[in-house]
Amino acid sequence: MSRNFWVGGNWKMNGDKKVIEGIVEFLKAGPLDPAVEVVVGVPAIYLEYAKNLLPQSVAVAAQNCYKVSKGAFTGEISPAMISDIGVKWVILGHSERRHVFGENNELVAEKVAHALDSGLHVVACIGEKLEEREGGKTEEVVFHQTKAIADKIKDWSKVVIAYEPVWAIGTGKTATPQQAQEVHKKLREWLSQHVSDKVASETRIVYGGSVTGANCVELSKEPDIDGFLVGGASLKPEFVQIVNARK
Ligand SMILES: O=C[C@H](O)COP(=O)(O)O
Repeated sequence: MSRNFWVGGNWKMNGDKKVIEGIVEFLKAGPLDPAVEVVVGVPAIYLEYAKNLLPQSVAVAAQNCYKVSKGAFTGEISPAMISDIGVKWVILGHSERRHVFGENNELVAEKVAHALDSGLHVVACIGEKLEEREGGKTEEVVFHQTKAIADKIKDWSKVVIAYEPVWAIGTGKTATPQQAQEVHKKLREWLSQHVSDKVASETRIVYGGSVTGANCVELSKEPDIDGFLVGGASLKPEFVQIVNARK
């Protein structure tokens, strides 16, 4: 089964209109490999602005949303609102949501379920902390995070899993291709055993954590790495190189 390469740029809480115009410029200039699905995660307030400027081939993602469609939840946005402005993706369970804002597995899973039920595509993020890796708990942690989400997913066709070891995010310490491949392969085996062979072979599992123009080609050669979720480098022209890693 061939899985389309998928590259997401997570802008996090960065940028303003001027910066967005600059990013749009280098994305338009590309050229971006047309075989790659490209999605950029934009701060909520700029979703519509970025969507209107970006080339049609680049999709837009919200970076978070809540688990219900509307109500008294000050400061939150819902999947219904994201859809309403024509945005099709949402990133959920990012390590910053988990570790800065205290989101637990249960909340992340509820958000994933509701976003999918609302018709959005979801990037579901998982990943272990440094002390967990050093304590030999990587598999236990990522399987536990995946199970919480998997238990609530009815249709996997709109799900991308992002494996992002927390120790590699924004640190310049990328996982080696072998380290990332090992976890991706284990995750695929887990999906095969606990969901289905079809879901295991068709679901994109992308890597995130200090991906750059310099390391993306080696990472992209691994058979179970189906793309990237890129933070810092997605704000720079080198993002084009990362999109084209397999070209
Ligand atoms: O969502 C993206 C990840 O947090 C990776 O961020 P980074 O590429 O800046 O390490």
